[in-house]
Amino acid sequence: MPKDSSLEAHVTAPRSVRDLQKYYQKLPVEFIPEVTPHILDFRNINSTLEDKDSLLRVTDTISSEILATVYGEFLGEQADPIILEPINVYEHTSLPGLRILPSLLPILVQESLLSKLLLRDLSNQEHLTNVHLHYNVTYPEADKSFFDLPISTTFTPKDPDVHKPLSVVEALEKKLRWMTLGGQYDWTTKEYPNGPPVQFPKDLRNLIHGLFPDVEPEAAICNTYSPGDTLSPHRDVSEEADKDLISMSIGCDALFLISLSPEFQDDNAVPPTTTVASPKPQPQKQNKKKKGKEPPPPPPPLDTHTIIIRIRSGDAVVMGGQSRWAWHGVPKVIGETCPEELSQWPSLCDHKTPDNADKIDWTGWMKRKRVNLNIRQMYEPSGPN
Ligand SMILES: O=C(O)CCC(=O)C(=O)O
Ligand SMILES: [Fe+2]
Repeated sequence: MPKDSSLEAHVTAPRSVRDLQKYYQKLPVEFIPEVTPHILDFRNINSTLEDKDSLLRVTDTISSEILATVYGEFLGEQADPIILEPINVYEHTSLPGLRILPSLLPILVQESLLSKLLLRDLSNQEHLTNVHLHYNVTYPEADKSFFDLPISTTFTPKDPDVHKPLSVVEALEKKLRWMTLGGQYDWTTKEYPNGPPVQFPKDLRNLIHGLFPDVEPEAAICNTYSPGDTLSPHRDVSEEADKDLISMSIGCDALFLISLSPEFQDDNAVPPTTTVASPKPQPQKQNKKKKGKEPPPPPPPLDTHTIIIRIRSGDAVVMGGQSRWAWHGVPKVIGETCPEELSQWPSLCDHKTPDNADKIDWTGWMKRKRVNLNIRQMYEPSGPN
């Protein structure tokens, strides 16, 4: 679906999308079950799929052979071959071109991807982060990561009148929100800089291209979230190529809101009798008071081009076709949902001994985090215009 000239990077989302974002951002986690009929949750879709009027369909699969080859190469020869079930690709009538691949990445791949991103790529000085905007970042020595830096490490502010020095604990625990790989996207100008992009990490390129051969990964944003963090509704419109945008998530669950831009709404694409965008609504439970908290008001209605998906660790979302330019955001990250197998990460770090008493024990950092890798192709194969 070619990019429309009306797709401006600085335009704000429509009111309806902002209202939904605000509602789910404010919704206390304990009330999520009460609004479940509005949320597409792939752990509860079996009855939906059996329904002939369902808006959700399996439209494709990735074969076990492809998965085994791609993951085998990514994990290296030392890994035992992994036996894998084919992965279903789901599409939803309300958002043509959106593909959802629940549990695409096995835990071993998720763990290895985390380590490559956060222990290796974060230490590469070519990969900028939001922390670089305001601080002079102190780097670990070669082959070490930020998780190895001594507890006394601080980053000095670029403008001491505006920011205080930032400790490495504050930086990794809370402040770090994104890192850019490949083409270094500038969040202020919302542009990719001119000139040759930074080389995209080869093993990550092969993983992504192996699973999604139509896309040549040239740039990625690695987002890190803690519960309470959000990503406001936006469209990713800075790329010249209209290739699919691929998003992979690891760690805590999140609610992901996606709504087709009005320019791309073709009402013939949705059966005219359909008014519900998500799984069939079930009888709404009476909102009981929980732990003294006031029950929330009912959620704003979803129009026929908007869905909210509960994204879990290992899931991938691919925005292609008309959905490539859809409004999307993350109103909520749900704490205490990180898979047990990842919750100790980065347990690889050396443990405290009398010789490294200044070292921080980061075991369990991941338990409190969601990491999202958002991959883009910037240019058509002919290169930049
Ligand atoms: O975290 C997510 O699921 C979405 C991230 C995103 O939309 C972006 O980086 O542009
Ligand atoms: Fe995005």
